[in-house]
Amino acid sequence: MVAIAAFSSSGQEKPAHNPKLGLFVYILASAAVIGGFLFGYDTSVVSAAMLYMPDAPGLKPMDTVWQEVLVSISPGMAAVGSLMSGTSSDYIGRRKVILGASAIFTIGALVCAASVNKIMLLVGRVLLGIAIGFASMIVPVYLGETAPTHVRGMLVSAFALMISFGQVVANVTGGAFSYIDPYNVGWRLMFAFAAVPSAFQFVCFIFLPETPRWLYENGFEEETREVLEKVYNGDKEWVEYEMAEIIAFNEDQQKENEKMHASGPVIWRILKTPHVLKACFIGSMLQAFQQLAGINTILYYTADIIRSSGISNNHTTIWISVALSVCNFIGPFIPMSLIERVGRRIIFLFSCGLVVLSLIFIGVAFLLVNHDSAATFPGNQYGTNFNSSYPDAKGCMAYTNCDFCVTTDACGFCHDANTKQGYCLPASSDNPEDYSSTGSCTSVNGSIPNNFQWEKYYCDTKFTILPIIACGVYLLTFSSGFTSLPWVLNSEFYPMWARSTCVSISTTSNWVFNLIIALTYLSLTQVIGKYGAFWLYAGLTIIAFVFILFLVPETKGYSIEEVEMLFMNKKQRREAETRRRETVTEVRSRLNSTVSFGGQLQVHKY
Ligand SMILES: O[C@H]1[C@H](O)[C@@H](O)[C@H](O)[C@@H](O)[C@H]1O
Repeated sequence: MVAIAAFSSSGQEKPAHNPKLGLFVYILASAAVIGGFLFGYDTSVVSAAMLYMPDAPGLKPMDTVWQEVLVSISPGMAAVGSLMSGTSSDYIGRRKVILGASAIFTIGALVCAASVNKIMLLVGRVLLGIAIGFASMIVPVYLGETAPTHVRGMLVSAFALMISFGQVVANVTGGAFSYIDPYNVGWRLMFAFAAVPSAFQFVCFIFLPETPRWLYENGFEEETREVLEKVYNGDKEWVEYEMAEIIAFNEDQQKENEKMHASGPVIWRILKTPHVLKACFIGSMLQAFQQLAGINTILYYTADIIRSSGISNNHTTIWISVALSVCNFIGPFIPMSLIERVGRRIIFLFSCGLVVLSLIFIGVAFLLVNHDSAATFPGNQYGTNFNSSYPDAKGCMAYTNCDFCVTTDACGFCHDANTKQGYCLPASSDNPEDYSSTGSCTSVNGSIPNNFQWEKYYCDTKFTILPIIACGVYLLTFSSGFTSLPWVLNSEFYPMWARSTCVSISTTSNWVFNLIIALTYLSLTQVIGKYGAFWLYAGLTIIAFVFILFLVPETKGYSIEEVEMLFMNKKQRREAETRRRETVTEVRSRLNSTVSFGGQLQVHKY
């Protein structure tokens, strides 16, 4: 970990008091974090909608490939959206990208809600994905560039809190709308609901300003000052200080560009600037580690985990999901309230350590379920009504217990209602939830003969409820730091010229790893078991802990212009400080400024 003495780019003393914030900052931040809400809502609501869409008129038949495409297309497009939004936010500004995102969110929600066939639904999900990608990249940048230093971490944490809130609300609306003719109307209402906050955000951002940093960088000096006046609630000392920081930093960057003969794409410059490259690598790894800790397997597969504890009613499943997502929502209040007092690193390390423990706990819970689940009969006892030439029959028969059996999509467990032991049989292709395709649980005139019982998802064990409890604990620990810190740190790590590109790279890393984990989870559980999958995530999170411990600097208290220095080595830092000092002198003389009241730099317009 590196630590540097506090200094400022402008060489000017920071005002000793914290600025008193006015309503404006809170309105601005509240409007911006709606982007987090929409991110959380639109990634989650599809799980509840998916319980009904496959049987909805107009969308039938919807096979599993269609279902998987409709679910994963949005995270996939989010990766594309976040990559695209970096460059565009440099050209057109941060505010316009937020406006674009909220417009696309609104259109996407309405297209999904009005879908008359699968293609239209797919188009709607693509639009939502692009908007999610835009929002996930731009909102932290917008807040990072606009928020006063002493509340910056808190406001970006509020973005993460709103992601979790969006996920809770998606579950609640999913539950509520599932009572209103769910196959015809309910699932449409679930999508349509999100059009309201997105339209509201659009209207707000018609009136809200661009970030002061982007304005100055693009030659709008007067407007920069106006925005700072509003953000700092007219506190002259702070406005002048921030203005001087922005000017000096900007000048310093220009000098540096000239020295490096910097031209061409920003990405090229990032590759040639070691400390920025290092920051971008660390930022992207933090986002990757967040996903490698398995958060979205728990969130996306909540319904499966609940079902595997024997709950088969859709409504009950949705309401238990609500309870779990509330655990995910409580945690982010911790970083939000403590981040400016105890700093980023402690919260991050604390949460990361607890996540390792809870992942181990989930693994243990699944292992206990596995060991306590009934054994299967040996292959030679499968009886004469079993035909091993049926598709998947041999594969299912190879499983040694109920848990391994029901974890595989193609198989189910068939047992005598009075004894625990049973057969692992291939599920019927027409009616997988009720019958096997061959063997003792085949349908005979619409029922299963001889007191046999068919379980597609569930094994009766002493520990069946334990994974649900373990998931609740995991969500609490994850959301008390891991949810927020990658977003907060990425909004702070980079200098202005590289910020949007680096944030867009790190956000894309988040989405790409999100997809990798989501798409590999089921196969992973089949190869190493559910417990193996969670222990693997625990192992990766231990690596994350060490990574944070040694490579992530504390950014609390530094202005956004100062943070990049934390990634420099001593020599680079000394050079940068000297250069900045020279710049300050130049800026001062050019601005014809003098140190006036209270040692404060007066900046005149030029
Ligand atoms: O920070 C968020 C949050 O933790 C969400 O719950 C999760 O779905 C996202 O993937 C993650 O980036």
